[in-house]
Amino acid sequence: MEEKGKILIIDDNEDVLFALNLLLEPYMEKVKVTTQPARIAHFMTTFKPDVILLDMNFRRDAISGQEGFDCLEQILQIDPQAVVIFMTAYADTDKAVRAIKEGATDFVSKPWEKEKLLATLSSALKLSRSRKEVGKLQAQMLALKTDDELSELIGNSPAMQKVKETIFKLSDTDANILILGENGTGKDLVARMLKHFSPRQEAAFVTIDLGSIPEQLFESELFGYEKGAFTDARKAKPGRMEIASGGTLFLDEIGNLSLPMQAKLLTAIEKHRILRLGAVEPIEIDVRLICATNANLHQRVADGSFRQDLLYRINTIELRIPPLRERGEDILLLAEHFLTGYNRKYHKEVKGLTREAKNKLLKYNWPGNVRELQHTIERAVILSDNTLLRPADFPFPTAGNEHRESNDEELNLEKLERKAVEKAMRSSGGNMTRAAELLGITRFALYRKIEKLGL
Ligand SMILES: Nc1ncnc2c1ncn2[C@@H]1O[C@H](COP(=O)(O)OP(=O)(O)OP(=O)(O)O)[C@@H](O)[C@H]1O
Repeated sequence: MEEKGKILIIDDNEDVLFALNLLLEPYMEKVKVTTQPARIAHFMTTFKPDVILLDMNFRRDAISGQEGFDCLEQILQIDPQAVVIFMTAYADTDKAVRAIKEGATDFVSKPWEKEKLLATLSSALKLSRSRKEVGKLQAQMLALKTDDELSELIGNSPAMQKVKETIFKLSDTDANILILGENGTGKDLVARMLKHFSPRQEAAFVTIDLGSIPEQLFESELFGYEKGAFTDARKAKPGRMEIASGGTLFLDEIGNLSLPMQAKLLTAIEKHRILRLGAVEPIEIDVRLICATNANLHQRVADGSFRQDLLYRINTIELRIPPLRERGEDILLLAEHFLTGYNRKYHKEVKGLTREAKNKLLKYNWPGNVRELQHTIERAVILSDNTLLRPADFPFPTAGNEHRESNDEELNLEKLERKAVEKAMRSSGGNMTRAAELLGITRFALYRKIEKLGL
């Protein structure tokens, strides 16, 4: 067995404890056993097990498993990251599912098969090690965040744990990374974290938001220009790729690159060289690329609007940031995080949210993701005069009327688009950034739509 670690076994049957101890001792760093659920807190704090094997039924003939679930709750209260494997003599899928839902990692049935039990323990030990590393990383992130105002990446949902684990795994590589996710999911924040925990930590971090600059300027922004390259080029200017050399270049909204620009970017990446507009001599560059997009680039490759060879160059690793609506309780963690920040900023003392308000946040589907949640909390903190935020402080449509379909179904695309843009502009009080978020498009794309629709 590759992984060794400390195992705590909790079972009311001393024969079982004896047999398991005998079986596991040769493979583990240390094994401790107890028949007393009351001793759990003691073992958790003094022995600090890596994995806990927990019997589901304590009293003889008991089959509800309730005592086991109570112990599980107690363990997770002491250490939310604890890795617990449930054991039961009654192989019961429903209870296995409930155990996993309530935070257990895995499930073995008694009598156990030696090889299967060892394999389960080995994976559990690996998981425990990776959770500890993520915990360490979070602590590092927290400790380091003050030096360049790197915000903390909030979220404990399995999806966000995975994102954090990947950031950690990538911390000593130079691989090109493609961050995928809807608008406002935290792609920019993740890109900064990747840079912060990379070998290029001390070097430049240069960003270009291809969603907010007009397409005609992409080339001069990326590659720079020489004096006289075009009418307004009164003096030479280096491009962002050149400035980022030795460090990291973050290309946000890469899906906005036109095919000719994709070809130029690909050449620069492959040859490690760029040519300023109007220049004859190429310049050597060494950049690590982090790209982000809310577009489905694989689909775009399939329909011919994104080059497959460029995609392969930029997506050595793909990191998917889940939409906020798929992160469950993270919504409340983030809400509290923003609440603390805005209380401080606006000298307010809002203590929290009512249960109804929390439910409203949990039910809403957050088309603008974390950014929308952040603005929602900011507005509520500014406007609220109560100690707790209430549902009325969050005036967005609740599920139900949000998806309501109109009877006079309108199918003309342009009319639908016009209606959506007009509605977003009204709801945002004319704030372009907010309207673009509501529509799930970039500000630049919104400008183009307004122009196209003659609004
Ligand atoms: N997990 C998180 N924890 C704390 N803050 C977050 C988290 N995710 C996003 N934020 C905050 O939400 C806001 C929007 O995030 P960010 O700009 O990184 O999203 P994005 O996906 O890059 O958006 P866009 O697609 O519009 O460029 C930022 O203020 C960011 O700091």
